[in-house]
Amino acid sequence: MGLVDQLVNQPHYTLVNQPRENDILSHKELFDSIPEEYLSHKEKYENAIRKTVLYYRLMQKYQNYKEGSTILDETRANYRNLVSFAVFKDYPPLMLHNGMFIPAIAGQGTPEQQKHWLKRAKNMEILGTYAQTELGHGTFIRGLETTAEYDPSTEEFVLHSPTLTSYKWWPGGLGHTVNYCVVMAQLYIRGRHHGMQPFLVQLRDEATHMPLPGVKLGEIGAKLGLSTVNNGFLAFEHHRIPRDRMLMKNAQVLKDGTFVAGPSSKLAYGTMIYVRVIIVNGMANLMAKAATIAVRYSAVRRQSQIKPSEPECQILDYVTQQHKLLICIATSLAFSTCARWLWDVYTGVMGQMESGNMDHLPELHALACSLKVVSTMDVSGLVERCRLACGGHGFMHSSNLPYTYGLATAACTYEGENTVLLLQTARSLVKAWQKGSKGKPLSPTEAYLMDKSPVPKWENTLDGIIAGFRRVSAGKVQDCVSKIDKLVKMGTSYEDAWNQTSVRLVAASEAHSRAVILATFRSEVSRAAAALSPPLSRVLHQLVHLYCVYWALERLGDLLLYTSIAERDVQELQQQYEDLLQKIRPNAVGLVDAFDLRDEILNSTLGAYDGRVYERLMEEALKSPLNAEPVNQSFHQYLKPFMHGKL
Ligand SMILES: CCCCCCCC/C=C\CCCC(=O)SCCNC(=O)CCNC(=O)[C@H](O)C(C)(C)COP(=O)(O)OP(=O)(O)OC[C@H]1O[C@@H](n2cnc3c(N)ncnc32)[C@H](O)[C@@H]1OP(=O)(O)O
Ligand SMILES: Cc1cc2nc3c(=O)[nH]c(=O)nc-3n(C[C@H](O)[C@H](O)[C@H](O)COP(=O)(O)OP(=O)(O)OC[C@H]3O[C@@H](n4cnc5c(N)ncnc54)[C@H](O)[C@@H]3O)c2cc1C
Repeated sequence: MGLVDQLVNQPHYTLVNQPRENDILSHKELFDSIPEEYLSHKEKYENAIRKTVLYYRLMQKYQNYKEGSTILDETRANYRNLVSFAVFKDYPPLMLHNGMFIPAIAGQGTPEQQKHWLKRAKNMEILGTYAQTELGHGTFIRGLETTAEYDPSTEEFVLHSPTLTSYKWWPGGLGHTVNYCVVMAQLYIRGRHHGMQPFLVQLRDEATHMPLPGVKLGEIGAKLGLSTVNNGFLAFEHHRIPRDRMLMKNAQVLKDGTFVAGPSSKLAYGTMIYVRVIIVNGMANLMAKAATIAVRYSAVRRQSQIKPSEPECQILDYVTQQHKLLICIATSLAFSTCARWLWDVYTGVMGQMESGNMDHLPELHALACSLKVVSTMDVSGLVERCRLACGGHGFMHSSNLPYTYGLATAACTYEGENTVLLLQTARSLVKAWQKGSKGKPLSPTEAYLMDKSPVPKWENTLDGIIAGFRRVSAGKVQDCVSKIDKLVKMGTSYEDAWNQTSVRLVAASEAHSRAVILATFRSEVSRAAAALSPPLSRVLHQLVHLYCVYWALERLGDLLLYTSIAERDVQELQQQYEDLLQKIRPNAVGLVDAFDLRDEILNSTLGAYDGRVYERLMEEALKSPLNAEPVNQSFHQYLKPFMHGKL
């Protein structure tokens, strides 16, 4: 969904909070009578499954979400994720079914495998997840221990978990929900290793749901968030599956055990790229949700006086509050814009790869890693900032900000831990630097690294700031390359030199990501704004401006090191920033209303459209099971004897 849609006219919703007939959210049975935070771990899961079943049936009804619909349709996936916020404060147990199981079959299966399995999966006749991480290895997937040994005599693979550390650990829905999964395992044929490959494995009996012989399953236990996702563990004891259960779009194993390698061993990592790409949009949604809650609350909440003679003001009138929150609105727009752009890059590269051209895969991988990292890192920080900006009430689960933080911070770890992914992008930047230094052409998003022109005079404009960030990134990459070269010349191995430079590499990678995000946000908004009314276009440009100036001020140290910015420029930037806060303030509530997130989706006492914050807080407090009786039995059992000295 494009920026314009995001702001003014989303086809899926009527404008904020006008319930519709025949709307999925009109089904009251989807909602909880007791807020889920009061349920036990087991009750939470069972309740989530009850709602899941209803929810997916309704999605099929309202969206024709069935065979024929494509899971890789970004708009549809976005809609599903947003509506699911209304039903599940945490994510649903089948999140991985749509998020990774189906994409893995679509991306890794042959046309025949897709025809058979995608049909069953999309109709939800089978339920699946994606099992890659093990107890002992998450990041270093070449170190995975689960084996799949081909037996040509029976034309089967034998799946085995040789150690405790080889247990699959984490997959969403694996505990008690799914009956199939895509398992990533090390392929062996006649003792020879052929890398990590994807296998479609049945785990449970389709009728009884009992684990199949040779399959050990369970749930991994309580977590910081995502409590209803049912993350699980899995081990195999020489479990046999037919040959046609290896997903063979890329590498293949023939009946006689001949291994046919795919065009690149990295194609087995393709599902991860897909998820990293869609996470960016997911983060924009979480940011929109938190910003809407915090901005609306800040318009309702009055606390203290700016001048002694005046009534208590809306806390949104404090410039410090605007500083905390307006960047959140801009950030959501920045990431939804970059997500849209990245999606187009992704589909373009996938299209090229279908016709055998893999040239742009490394650039896509580097971009997906860096945008996944910066979106999850910034949004988790800013969601927490929204929570703090709501004072004490933000600490309540009923605000929905703690849950939202859990969803955001989980994404800093899953689908590639953030530091590790920044180092992947750094690897690409260092290679680009080395390539560029030899006069070879670079990919479009890295070409600026080779700008050898003298450092220009600093300009406090959008172009100036973006150019400044590129200078910072190029300067940091150059520093890294110099340090690595120096260490290697002193006799250090390249790998040790890399490790010794890795703090700088991570910083260079982040600087590059920021340069890409700022430039993309700026150019995509300029493109979209041409079709908008002048007032809307003006507000959008103010948000882009705010975003760029905010990050320039956040990264002043870097700009001072690598550009010609001077003290006077910094003072002017600070003034620009404060002026922008003042200009955007009157539109703050209108801007979050334009995210068009209905009350059910916000699921928050603080963020509802009608502003009845205090009434909702009291209504929710009264739902606490402790308020069901005036005296709790523990008084008689413990407190009374204690106070009377009898205990
Ligand atoms: C907000 C809601 C949105 C919706 C969410 C949807 C639902 C899903 C939600 C949650 C589910 C979470 C599920 C998971 O977490 S699944 C498990 C994910 N696991 C990981 O991501 C593991 C991370 N590790 C890796 O990716 C890799 O192991 C590695 C860190 C990249 C290292 O791999 P390896 O050691 O093999 O590679 P090298 O470092 O040696 O690099 C070799 C070359 O390969 C290139 N490379 C690496 N990865 C890829 C790739 N994916 N595609 C293309 N190329 C890749 C790398 O750049 C090197 O290239 P070079 O040319 O330099 O040699
Ligand atoms: C909520 C959640 C849901 C998940 N869902 C799934 C799922 O559905 N399916 C699935 O297969 N997996 C899933 N995972 C697992 C997830 O993908 C891994 O946790 C993730 O890839 C990180 O791996 P790890 O836990 O082994 O961390 P580690 O790699 O052990 O990281 C620990 C620390 O070591 C550092 N580190 C590790 N390697 C390097 C390196 N090379 N260089 C520098 N530093 C390094 C990291 O930066 C980090 O600070 C999920 C995880 C979470 C939290």
